[in-house]
Amino acid sequence: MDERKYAQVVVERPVRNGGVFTYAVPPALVETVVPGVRVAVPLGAQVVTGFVLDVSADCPPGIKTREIIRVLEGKPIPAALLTLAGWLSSRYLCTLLDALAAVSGPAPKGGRRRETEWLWPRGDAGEILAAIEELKAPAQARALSVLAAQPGMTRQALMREAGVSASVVAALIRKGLVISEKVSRRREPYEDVALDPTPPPLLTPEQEGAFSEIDKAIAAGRPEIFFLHGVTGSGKTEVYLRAVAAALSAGRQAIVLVPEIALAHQMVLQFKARFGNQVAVTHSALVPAERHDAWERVRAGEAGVVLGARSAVFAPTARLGLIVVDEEHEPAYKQEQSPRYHAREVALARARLEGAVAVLGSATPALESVARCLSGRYRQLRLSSRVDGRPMPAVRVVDLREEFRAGTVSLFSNFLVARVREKIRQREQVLLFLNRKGFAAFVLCQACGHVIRCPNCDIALSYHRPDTLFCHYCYYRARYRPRCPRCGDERLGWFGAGTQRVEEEARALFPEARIARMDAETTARRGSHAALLDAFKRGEIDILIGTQMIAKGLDVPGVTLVGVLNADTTLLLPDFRAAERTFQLLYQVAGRAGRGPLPGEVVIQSHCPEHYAVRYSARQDFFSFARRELALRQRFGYPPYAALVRVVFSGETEEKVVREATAFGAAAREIVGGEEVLGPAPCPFGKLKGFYRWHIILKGKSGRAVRDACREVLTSFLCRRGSGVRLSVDVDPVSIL
Ligand SMILES: Nc1ncnc2c1ncn2[C@@H]1O[C@H](COP(=O)(O)OP(=O)(O)OP(=O)(O)O)[C@@H](O)[C@H]1O
Ligand SMILES: [Zn+2]
Ligand SMILES: [Zn+2]
Repeated sequence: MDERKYAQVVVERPVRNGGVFTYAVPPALVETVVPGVRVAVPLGAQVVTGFVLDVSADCPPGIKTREIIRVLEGKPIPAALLTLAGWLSSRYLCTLLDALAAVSGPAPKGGRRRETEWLWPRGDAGEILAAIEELKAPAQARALSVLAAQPGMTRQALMREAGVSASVVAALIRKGLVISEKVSRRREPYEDVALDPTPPPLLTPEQEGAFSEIDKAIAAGRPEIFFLHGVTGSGKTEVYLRAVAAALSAGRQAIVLVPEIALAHQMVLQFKARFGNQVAVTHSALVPAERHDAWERVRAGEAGVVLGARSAVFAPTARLGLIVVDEEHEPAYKQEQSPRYHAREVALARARLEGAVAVLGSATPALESVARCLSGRYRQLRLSSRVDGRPMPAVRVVDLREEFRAGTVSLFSNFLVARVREKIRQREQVLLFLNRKGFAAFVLCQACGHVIRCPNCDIALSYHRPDTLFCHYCYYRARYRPRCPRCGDERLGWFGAGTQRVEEEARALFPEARIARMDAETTARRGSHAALLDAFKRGEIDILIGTQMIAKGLDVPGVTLVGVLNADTTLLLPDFRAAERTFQLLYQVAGRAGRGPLPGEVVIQSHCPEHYAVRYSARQDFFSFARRELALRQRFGYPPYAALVRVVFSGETEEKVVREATAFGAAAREIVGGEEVLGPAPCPFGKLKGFYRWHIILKGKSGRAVRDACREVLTSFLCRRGSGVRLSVDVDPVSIL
């Protein structure tokens, strides 16, 4: 009898049939070849690596098997995550290999542990000043004075800020005026934050009610899904903290997901203060080797809590008891490369596989989640009021059409200017929000707020030179005329402004205020987002101007006024979620006001004040918004009443891209029965990095139906060789750009 073992191996090489082969396990490797390990195997004339999926005594009949060569370094992928990879590949139509790569976590040798160099000026302030004066070379003097103002810069930062070459810095070090310090950043970035183990606050009755339900499920080991729907400032974080503590005391581990770890500064501090070194933060600043270390702490059970962005959902916890998904509606949970998974969906699949409790939280739930609450799949827990009975902010909408007619050219309406002045006089803080997720090619009438939409899809039409308007979903086309079809104004078309212009205008309007701007540029240059936030929280800044970065999560009690300069840009995105995104943003940003003892107020400037997304966000009325939006989704056949798969074709020659997309569309129309095929149409970002992009949208009644249909088309359709056209598949796309 053949005692040999055989392993199913997915090879790391794109192979047509999915790339799973059977290999014999040589006797010497019987102990180490287990499911989830990486191995080297022969393939044709080459040696390739792969993952072992399964080991058994079954030898496939009639096939001559070759032997596994060796087992590679690294811990095997845990069984639960292997199963999850299988789920990922069928749910997101990606290769098993891509799915395995996602769940396998950082490779042990993925780059060296970081060593960063810091530079310090030598001596006290007087000595440094004297040295600057004595230096003959102006470039050296400039570099030293820049460093004196910001000690601890890296060499690159200093060169950039002072505008000097590497030799200038080297000369300063040689002269002993600058000290170079190598810092090994093996440590976790949050390791040395001052831990202030404040005792947990007494829960409010609503928090208590929500927590006790979660607590019961954890104690009973009952894998329920909870949806914590709490208004802004209602204390959702405290409920997560208690739930995590409950999981830990039940001897289980917890994963807490946030949309972007860099924007979750305040939350990280709270978790560190409560759980100390039991928390592993998977920060985007970590190099792979550091992430690997964090993963090992989790695997070994040293870290009971993992806090991180979407990829933390694959943390190798051995005893998972709880997964929390904060701000579950955030599009950042969607991975935009293969596997194009949504971390919320993965979290739910994983919780189900491992018998863990899931808690999803938001003040503005995704419409998909609303539908699941209604169907009973999620158990809803409500926090309907703010902590300490603080009132929700009062919101006033300013009609920009009237300002336009009155000839206002400023980004600030007269009303907003007056409110900001008043707050500055009272020494309160102001947040100014610029909704920049704009899309240049939209068409809006500045006089009446009219937007031209596709009659089939209800999507804002895009303008294309010289005189075309078209729909990015179904490719409906119409002639563009500068004359507004509603009010007859001749100036149809409008383009947004940047944060810099807002800052300039604000400085001119409010000269006595201390103003700071927070966007990608300023947070890259002046150190960190966190430092700016801390300064704002300490009251060192009167007016903070920012984009989407400041809209969420911010908890600064001194803010009593939030001004939204342009409510509408997200409304004009060619996306069926445009209204939802706008509502969420406005509601969330309004929620930053009045989180302290003083009540908050909000001013929203809009060209379409009668739009339901603007109106309901101004009333902070989520349920009315959801009802209205769900009705529209049902009418036009969008999620949660239908499922979408988007297939993008890209290549350097537009003609070929269109040809392949058209051929795919034809194949899809033949194969799919009840499903709808939209397009091909140009993607809203029709050209990215020199690649032309067109897409086709498959629409179906259920996710399974549309995925099956797409899978079938994909097995019969291959882009022509030599066409140079790439095809990528996005199941449940969150953005159609
Ligand atoms: N039980 C409590 N007693 C006193 N203060 C509390 C309590 N729970 C939470 N807080 C405080 O209330 C504020 C708001 O809480 P938190 O930031 O968790 O709100 P949230 O529901 O997450 O809001 P958002 O959705 O706007 O981010 C925080 O400053 C928090 O420390
Ligand atoms: Zn008009
Ligand atoms: Zn259309």
